[in-house]
Amino acid sequence: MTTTTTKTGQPLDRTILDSLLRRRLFFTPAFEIYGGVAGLYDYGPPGCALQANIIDTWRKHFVLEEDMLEVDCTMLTPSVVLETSGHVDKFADWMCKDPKTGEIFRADHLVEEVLESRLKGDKEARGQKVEVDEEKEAKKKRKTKDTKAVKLPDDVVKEYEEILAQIDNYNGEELGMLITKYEIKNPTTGGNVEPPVAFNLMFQTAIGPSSNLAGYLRPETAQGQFLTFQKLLEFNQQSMPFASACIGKSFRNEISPRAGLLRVREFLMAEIEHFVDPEGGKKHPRFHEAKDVKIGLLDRKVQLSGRTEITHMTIGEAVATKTVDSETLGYFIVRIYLFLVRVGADPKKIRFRQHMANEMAHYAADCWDAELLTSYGWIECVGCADRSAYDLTVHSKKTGAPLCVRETRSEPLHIEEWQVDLDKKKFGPKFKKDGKAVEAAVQALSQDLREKLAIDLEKTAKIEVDVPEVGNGKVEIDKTLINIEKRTRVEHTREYTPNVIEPAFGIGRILYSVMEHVYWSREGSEERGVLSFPPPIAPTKVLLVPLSGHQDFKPLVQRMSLKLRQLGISNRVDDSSASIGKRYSRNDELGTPLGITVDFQSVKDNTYTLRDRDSTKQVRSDEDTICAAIKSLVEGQKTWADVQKELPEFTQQEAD
Ligand SMILES: Nc1ncnc2c1ncn2[C@@H]1O[C@H](COP(=O)(O)OP(=O)(O)OP(=O)(O)O)[C@@H](O)[C@H]1O
Repeated sequence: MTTTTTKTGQPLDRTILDSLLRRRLFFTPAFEIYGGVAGLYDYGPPGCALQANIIDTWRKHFVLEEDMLEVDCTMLTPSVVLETSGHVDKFADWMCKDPKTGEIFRADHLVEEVLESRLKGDKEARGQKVEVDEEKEAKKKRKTKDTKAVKLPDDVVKEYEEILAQIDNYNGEELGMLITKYEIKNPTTGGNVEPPVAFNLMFQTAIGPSSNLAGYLRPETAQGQFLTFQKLLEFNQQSMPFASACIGKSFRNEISPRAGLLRVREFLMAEIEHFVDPEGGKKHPRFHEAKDVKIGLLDRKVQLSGRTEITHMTIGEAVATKTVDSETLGYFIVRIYLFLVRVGADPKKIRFRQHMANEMAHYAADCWDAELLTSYGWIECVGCADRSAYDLTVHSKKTGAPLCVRETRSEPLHIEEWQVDLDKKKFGPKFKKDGKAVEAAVQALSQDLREKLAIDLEKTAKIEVDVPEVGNGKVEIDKTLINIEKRTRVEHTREYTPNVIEPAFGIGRILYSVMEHVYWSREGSEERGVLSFPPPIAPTKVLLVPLSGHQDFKPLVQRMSLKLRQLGISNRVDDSSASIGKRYSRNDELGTPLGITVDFQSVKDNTYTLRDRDSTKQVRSDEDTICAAIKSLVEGQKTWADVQKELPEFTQQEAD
């Protein structure tokens, strides 16, 4: 377990947080009474509300703010689509099997786990402080040489650190070599594992009763968006650049689901496909708004040298120095950062890590992951990739559908080029059945070849052209059939396939990481956990507590609850007999940011106290003023500090 600290500087105790989250039904293993299935979870009421609020913020922050075109594409995808996109062949992880026990490991995770535990053993042997993953060790009860305190030679420590810094960069063969070289075994039994083999992560199915149409549950929402590109371009009145967005479930048959919500087999994604003209350096019209925002970056060069330190720089600087490939990519890195902060991520625990060459899809131009620091280490929560023109090109080639942009040029383009004229009347009778193949070969000649052949034609009155489909693969064409000369062509329209910048958000990973970031416990008591969600994100916004069970409080509580509901503000009444303090601390665990106390003064003059979860400070005012303050807090227009400045403070002495 990585040691992270809460906002009060205490080390985060994941065991306590996890038990809080399950007790309060944020999420729970699915099918639990049947023994559960690894990597499948259900969300309970606070988890659902939290997810809905994160999605709502995402829509406002991206779809609304950036004027994106939202689509809702199907999850069930015919095989041919994913064959064309390359997923059927390449969407795989490397796994290895212990032939004796039948256990399956994800190869990179196995290497990582064993090398990390050897490094831990080395630290122990050197008498250095070690972060102990108690939970993991208790659960697995592993007693192999890898977890023992064994001092390693200094150069081996360096090698291990270098490997771990770029663990995502290895392919199957390289992982196999590492497993052999460093004698990596099954950590539980010490048995040998077989060399890594590729395992496709998609869930296959058949569509329709005759099972003729092979299909898959989609592993990402992106493909549906690419296939609707032309219709969206039309909807957008042919105007570029524009972005589509899609929120929906994706499915991946992960080899070893682990770490709770962080690696699951069914998860909610929110993806953006921003279509941009590849010419002109992929500029973004709003880059000036983002350029001064400082971001923590871990670039490829640093990782390749085996280091992990983060460099903080403005995105303007990162793009100018080509650390980040383009303005558009840089703009989205900033927008992603601001979104993560808005939903409650701690800015000190956010970094953007650049993919290494092997880690990126072969067509990608550049890729940065937004990673959040959690007790499981740095976790990729958002991938932001420049997918170039790959997807639109392959789908267009396969289907013949024109997935491209046609623009009228403001100024016609004059292009000097070598043009070929064929005398069709003579061409047909001369080449007969081979005519089409010869013509296609001639038309496909490059400009350089055309220039060379024009000279040959001038000199020898004939040329020789390669036509693989015909006879010996060469065809002679004489001057009476062909003419090649340089002319000027005027082009009034331009046709291009847009490039795609894709920010892809895993909502479950963000939700869990944010819960770690906002969790802390009140001083003096380990038990009193608090989830300090920002008010717009919190599952329930207001707790209503009558001072006691006195009959006079009931109508006021009911009226206040109705009024808040009418304002669209979720609230819960706690009229149990527990003390006010207990009732508030129960709701601290649910992350409820505000509390209203109804007391005898309320009965007299219709005033109420409003309490802030984090500071426990209170203000007092009349019903309408309190409701207006709550509205502005939950909509994120005001902070508690603003409210405190505007309304009179209420202290405990006054209550007594
Ligand atoms: N198994 C999973 N469980 C939960 N979220 C996931 C899972 N796989 C991917 N995601 C989320 O979807 C986002 C985009 O997916 P992407 O394909 O870039 O992930 P990835 O690089 O395959 O992730 P990883 O390397 O961790 O498997 C990720 O940033 C992550 O937040």
